Amino acid sequence: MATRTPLMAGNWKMNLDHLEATHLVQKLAWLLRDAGHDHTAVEVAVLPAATSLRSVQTLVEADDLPVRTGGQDLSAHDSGAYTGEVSGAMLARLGCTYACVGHSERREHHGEDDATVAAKAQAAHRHGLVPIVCVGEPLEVREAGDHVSYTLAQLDGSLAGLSADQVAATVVAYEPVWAIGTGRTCDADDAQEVCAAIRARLAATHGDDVAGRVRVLYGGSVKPSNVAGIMAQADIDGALVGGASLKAEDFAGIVRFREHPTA
Ligand SMILES: O=C[C@H](O)COP(=O)(O)O
Repeated sequence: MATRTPLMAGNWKMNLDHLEATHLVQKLAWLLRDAGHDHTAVEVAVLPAATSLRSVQTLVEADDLPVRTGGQDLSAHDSGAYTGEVSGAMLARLGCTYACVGHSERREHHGEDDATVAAKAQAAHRHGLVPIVCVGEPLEVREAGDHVSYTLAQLDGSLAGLSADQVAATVVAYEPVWAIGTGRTCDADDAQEVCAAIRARLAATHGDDVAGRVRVLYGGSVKPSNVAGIMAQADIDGALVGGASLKAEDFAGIVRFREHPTA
């Protein structure tokens, strides 16, 4: 069975200017170092706003901080007349490892459909970035009991056109929309149900080896007090964290999930 290194990714969304962002990443790194954090055991990444990426990356490189960086989005195009967009090449040039694509806030507020998300995931791979592909159902779908089929359809559409090797090198984030920023966490068992279904679908479409290598994250109101139960699930390999990643102590507590009781 593949060994998957847990990934804790902090999505800072449209928060923090570049000075605040550098302060936060520095504080996070100090807290993790003080705690003797082994970054090979749990990988840590932050996704700052595009305006902060350069400053954060410069600090990470200069101080050799145990934190990787990524964009919150990227263009499906490589360059050209696409005002306001940031290309994969630009993110790669900044030293980013990751690019989040298909976050529900992009899907909702910017009309991104699965085809757009797939094009962005392809663009990420073209530039050597690891896409964090977000999927997950809104509340009415969950209440109707259709959350698994809905999420798997999003998964299929969002990974369309990727080779098996590219899928294996993709991170999938299951984020039930109703749990994002609401304080309403999906029960660990319920999150596991969908994450297991995601892995089973990847096995069916790309084989057991690929499915065993893909890291599947859970996202939605993750905090230090609930992370251990989430991480105890067999098919959950990390978390995509919003609000709690804006506080260095909380995000460091999430990274150190093994120190918390699971119940
Ligand atoms: O990208 C992160 C998710 O949207 C989760 O956000 P949250 O932790 O604030 O619920």
